[in-house]
Amino acid sequence: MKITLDQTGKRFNYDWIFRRVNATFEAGQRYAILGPNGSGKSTLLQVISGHLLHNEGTVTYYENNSPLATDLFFHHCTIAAPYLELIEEFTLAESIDFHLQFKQFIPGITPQIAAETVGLQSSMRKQVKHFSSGMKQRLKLALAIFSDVPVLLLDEPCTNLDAAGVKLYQELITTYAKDRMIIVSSNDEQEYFMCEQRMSILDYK
Ligand SMILES: Nc1ncnc2c1ncn2[C@@H]1O[C@H](COP(=O)(O)OP(=O)(O)OP(=O)(O)O)[C@@H](O)[C@H]1O
Repeated sequence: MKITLDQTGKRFNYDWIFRRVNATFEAGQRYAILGPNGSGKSTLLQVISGHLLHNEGTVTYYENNSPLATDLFFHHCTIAAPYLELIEEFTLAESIDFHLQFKQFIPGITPQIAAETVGLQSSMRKQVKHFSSGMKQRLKLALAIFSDVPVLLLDEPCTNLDAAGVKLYQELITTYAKDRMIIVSSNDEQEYFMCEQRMSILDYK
């Protein structure tokens, strides 16, 4: 899987958030999109994911060097982001089952193992609406990181996590995301510790 942006720009109304982004995201590489609050990191990640439409330039996805239709890219990626809500009425078990209707977990990961690994094994029957904010974030990370997809998109992945949660996040990335493309939007080193490639959104104003 490869993603290329060519002269890509996004505006909301009359305000350009970024312009002339030229970037290539390669299989297995880790990238951080950096910048201060409100600079456009999340917006760029959403443009890369196809959730937001860009206003100029192109975003192209390639699978085995052949272009992939934008509406098929979501089969190849998972996203954990503060603006992507969980279904509050579901229990943890139902949330995982629902997710597994669209994505498979990596071999060896069952719903029980996924819950245990992120410390939520005793909450299988609890509704998500009764989860703390940190528990919700652990669930989002589990659904994203355990999915068997080549591209992982993470927006502020340690939001609401305590110190143990941050350590868990780093272990999950190290253990389960080795060979995948990861793009992290962040301004916290603990979140993008694994990214060799770093880009600043401020370079595209
Ligand atoms: N739907 C929208 N309509 C209008 N403006 C928007 C919309 N979404 C985001 N913006 C604006 O785009 C700019 C970039 O926002 P974005 O969330 O991408 O920043 P960020 O770098 O991720 O910030 P943070 O670090 O605070 O999460 C901000 O000025 C924001 O107000």
